[in-house]
Amino acid sequence: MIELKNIGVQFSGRDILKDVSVMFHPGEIIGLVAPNGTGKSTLMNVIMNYINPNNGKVILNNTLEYTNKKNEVKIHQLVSMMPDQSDLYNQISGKEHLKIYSSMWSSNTKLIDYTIKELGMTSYINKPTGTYSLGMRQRLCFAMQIVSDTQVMLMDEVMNGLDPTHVELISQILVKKKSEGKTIIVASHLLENLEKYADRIFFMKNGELILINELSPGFEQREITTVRVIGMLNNIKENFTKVFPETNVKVLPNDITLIDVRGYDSRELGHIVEFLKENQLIEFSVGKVTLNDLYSMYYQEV
Ligand SMILES: Nc1ncnc2c1ncn2[C@@H]1O[C@H](COP(=O)(O)OP(=O)(O)OP(=O)(O)O)[C@@H](O)[C@H]1O
Repeated sequence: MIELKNIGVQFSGRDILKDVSVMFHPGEIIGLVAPNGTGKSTLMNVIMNYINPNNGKVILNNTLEYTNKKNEVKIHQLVSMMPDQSDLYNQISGKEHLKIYSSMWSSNTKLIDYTIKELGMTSYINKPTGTYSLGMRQRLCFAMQIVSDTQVMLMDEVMNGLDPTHVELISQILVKKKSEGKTIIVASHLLENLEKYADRIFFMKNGELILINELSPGFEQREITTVRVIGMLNNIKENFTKVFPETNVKVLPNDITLIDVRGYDSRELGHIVEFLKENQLIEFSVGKVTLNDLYSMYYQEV
């Protein structure tokens, strides 16, 4: 378990993290979402002690803190940050990288071959990394963290440059690692993907972490809460509110209209669908608000 207690970070007098207190537990995937330059990497750097916070502390497993070098070494055996592609050595092979990581963390060496296979890297893993494509390098970086096998794993933009098949593959591995009891913290802009596997997602704004379940109660539950309509013109919206005066409607900047149908039965839902059909609106879905919608609402971006 990892706890952030009253973490504050200021750069040039600006609050990047403001009194952040939060706990991350074993067996959960945490999603961090925010526009560029908000503070996701800063938060991870604080967890790694690469940045000294102006206030607050990081506590691992209730007792360990970054109070001296010896503790830092102990914490870094338990908490790792996914390497960056610029950390790779072009002259040596992917397999050498994996061996180095495995020995640095004294993890089970069987994980090396297992991970190579699992990530489909067999055909190129013995070649120098300088010959790898962007996606191959990214898979290697991910594999390096997987073989280090730490209790807590921090991943900044893990899906960077991956094709859809590998995004799916890595998502599945994340879920598997979670079921082994790992704490995985992922900063990502791939919202549709993140939504599929993250247990808790936080938006960051003005130095604060906001659990999205608090912005949108019921977000993490699987029930019908919303009808999402694409391209609903203003006159139709006005007409809709006349026909359904009790129904809450929210218009997002990205041309999506959200109709709140929490607690509606099938008959009431049917009336709404009927209305949409009569108005030639065919691009709609009945389900729940998406992470993209919430992002759009929260950050007011198109
Ligand atoms: N060492 C530093 N010194 C001064 N300012 C910094 C430093 N590190 C980060 N910042 C600033 O802090 C803010 C947050 O940066 P951070 O890298 O944490 O954002 P991010 O949310 O990870 O962005 P991205 O999505 O682009 O990766 C930015 O405005 C950045 O310029």
